[in-house]
Amino acid sequence: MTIAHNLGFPRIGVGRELKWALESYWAGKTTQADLLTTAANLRAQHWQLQRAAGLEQVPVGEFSFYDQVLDHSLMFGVVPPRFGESSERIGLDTYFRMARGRAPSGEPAAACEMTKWFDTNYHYIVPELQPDQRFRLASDKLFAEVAEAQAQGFSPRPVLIGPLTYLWLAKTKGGDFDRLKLLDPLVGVYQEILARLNEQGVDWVQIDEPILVLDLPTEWLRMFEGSYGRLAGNRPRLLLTTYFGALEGSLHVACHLPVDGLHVDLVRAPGQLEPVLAKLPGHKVLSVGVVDGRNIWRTDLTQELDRLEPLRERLGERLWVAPSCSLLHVPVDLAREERLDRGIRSWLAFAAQKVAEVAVLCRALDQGRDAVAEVLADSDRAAQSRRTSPDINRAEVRKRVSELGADAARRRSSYSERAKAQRERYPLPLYPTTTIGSFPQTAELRVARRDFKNGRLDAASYETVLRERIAHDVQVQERWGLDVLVHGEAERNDMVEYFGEQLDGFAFSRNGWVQSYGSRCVKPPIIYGDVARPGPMTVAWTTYAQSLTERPMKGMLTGPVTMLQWSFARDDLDRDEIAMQIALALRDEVIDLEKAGIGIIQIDEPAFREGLPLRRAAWRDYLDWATRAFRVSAGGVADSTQIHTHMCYSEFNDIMTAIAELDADVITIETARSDMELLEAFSDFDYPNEIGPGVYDIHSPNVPATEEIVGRVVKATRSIPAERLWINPDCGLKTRGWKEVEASLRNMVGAARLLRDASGQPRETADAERTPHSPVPMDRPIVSLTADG
Ligand SMILES: Nc1nc2c(c(=O)[nH]1)N[C@@H](CNc1ccc(C(=O)N[C@@H](CCC(=O)N[C@@H](CCC(=O)N[C@@H](CCC(=O)O)C(=O)O)C(=O)O)C(=O)O)cc1)CN2
Ligand code: MET
Ligand SMILES: [Zn+2]
Repeated sequence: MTIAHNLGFPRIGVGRELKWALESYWAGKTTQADLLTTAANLRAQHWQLQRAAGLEQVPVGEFSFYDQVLDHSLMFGVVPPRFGESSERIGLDTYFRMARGRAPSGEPAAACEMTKWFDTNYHYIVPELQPDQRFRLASDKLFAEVAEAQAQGFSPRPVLIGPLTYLWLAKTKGGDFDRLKLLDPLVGVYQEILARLNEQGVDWVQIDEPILVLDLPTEWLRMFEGSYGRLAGNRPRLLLTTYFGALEGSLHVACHLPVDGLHVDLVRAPGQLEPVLAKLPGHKVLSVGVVDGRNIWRTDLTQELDRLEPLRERLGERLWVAPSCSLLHVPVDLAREERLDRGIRSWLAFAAQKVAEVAVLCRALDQGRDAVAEVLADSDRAAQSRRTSPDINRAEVRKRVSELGADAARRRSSYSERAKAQRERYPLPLYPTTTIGSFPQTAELRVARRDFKNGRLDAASYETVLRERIAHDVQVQERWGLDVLVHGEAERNDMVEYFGEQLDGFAFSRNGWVQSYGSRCVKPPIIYGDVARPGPMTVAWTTYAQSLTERPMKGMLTGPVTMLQWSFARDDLDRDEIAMQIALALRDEVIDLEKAGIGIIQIDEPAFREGLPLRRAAWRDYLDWATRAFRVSAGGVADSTQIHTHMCYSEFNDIMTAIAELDADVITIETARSDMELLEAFSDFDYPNEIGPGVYDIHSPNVPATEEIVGRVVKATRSIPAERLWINPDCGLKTRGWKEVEASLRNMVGAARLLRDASGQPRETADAERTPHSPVPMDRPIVSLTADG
């Protein structure tokens, strides 16, 4: 029999049950027992679903209350001293304090750092290792979940992150030391874990080592053999899993480790099949990841069987079939999407559908295609309809991209000339203050949006709510003394989804939630066809906001790379081409904003770094097209129009050249958490344009003191001349509460004033006369455009 299996199932729940349970527990509205019950129900439901779909083994232990890497830290007893944890078994509230700084019980403490999981939009909690770090088995969660699955009659396959990947993802605290020195004691805990799973009667354990698809330093690669050698003996069989790319330089090591099977990602890296087959010893299982775990497209089953059948001939029962990676990165169940266009819906598969696809493939391999003829026919029809749909290919979009000249990616003049024109138009003070775009999204606002989308609130009333919100946001910014204002993004559910909803070629689900971090989810739009902009997307909101103030109002858009990166993109067109189509739609929006009198426009690119390929060899190509896409979106405006961009998730050092090549007039970046150290990279590089280093961390509810901000700016002036510095928070404020936002921004503006007084010079000698703006009358309703009910 060909084993159908799965590397991990999304845990948030089809109705985001885990999110609601977590948030209500954190708010003190429900008990820990309530939370545990919800979690157990979700696990049972998900195992049930996977078995019903036809899976033999179900993954266990990938369920998490916040993050699977943090679960491992707890299991290994890796709790930084500031959490004051001394119990033998570490409790759930310590876990939540590590994740988010606070929990219903225990003292608040600085949360652990959070960062992106490989090239995904999922964030994990970074393990913090001390030089004298000790490891011990400090949590029974995994064993309890194994027992729970067994009691319900499932055959559990526990999922572990491997010791080398765990260490690779960790940071050292208290001095820079070689974390590989900690490998030996860490492997000791793995031995203990595997022995216990063995006692529990577990047959197979999945051990994830995704770092094998990175350009791994040899000293890391060399450590695999010894550590896995020590895991031989008293243990269940091991399936070593790799995903998100090709093994390449790690191929030999991955094939020859003393384990019992290897999983490879054939969606991202189909070319590695032959090299793996050539190297893999004849006694090992080969698990092939053929159903895309990173995207929502339905598998073309017939085409897939063409590839799998010869493989089955060659490998017999050594062949296993699975999704390419954990299904954490896709939504739970398509069955909930009654309102999605029927045609488009037939092209999609969410997690529940994907496990069923895996099972069908295995049945066809064992019993022949006839045994699943109907399913195959249905899959053929969907593939055919997707290939030939007239909604997908739009000649005028293709033509515009192909005819794009080199000029489109260039501003008219160099930065220094543009800066002159911009300073004349907007004589801002030294250290101009601004924010990154969003202001708090209150529960009231979200409820209004939900009601509007469900048809319980009419468009006019929804629009009134939004206008009141925008008016409020503008008013408070004036009162607090900010220099360049924003409209606050009240109309947006999300910075990507909102634009997706307004563009042709995008579809959006009702319930396609994917975990981003902890209880926070995103609903990535689906790019299914050529992208075009039927009409302006933000002009009405921005000009309305501008009509309420004499100060400059900054237009606010999400950039082409981030739109692509945070959507489910079509797999029948190259990413550079999709990015360029989006860039052209944004270019038209930027030009329309300019025409409407908006002279400062921000194009956010927080996912620019995240899109960087995992292998260095692919960087150049990516950076070339990603940079060009941004420049095309920004390139259509006059010198006097100031283009801003924003990036959080920095690690800019590797990509400084590309950042400079974006040629934004102003870039606002996240530097607060690294205490401005990042700026040295900009200064070493002689970054030529203006920079707004985030002067405080918006990810924490703590209010920064004025002196703290002054100190950071002074530090920044050592790297960047004051005339080119802006003062702003390090990201948008949508997840924060109003009280802390007011206190923080008042302190920020206060800091800017102190700094100006101390410097004794204005940024511009000219009188700070403001460009007059005539209020724009609102003659057309804005909201009707976005209603989908
Ligand atoms: N796409 C994307 N990726 C990103 C970011 C981002 O902003 N967008 N930021 C970075 C960090 N990631 C983040 C991801 C999600 C959220 C976030 O706040 N998500 C919200 C959902 C946002 C949303 O789409 N809200 C909708 C629907 C809200 C909702 O669930 N409404 C309730 C009712 C209202 C309520 O009780 O809140 C319902 O329908 O039942 C809206 O505003 O319209 C959440 O999980 O809570 C924040 C940061 C990196 N990646
Ligand atoms: N303009 C966006 C905001 O302020 C940028 C967010 S970057 C994740 O929310
Ligand atoms: Zn940001």
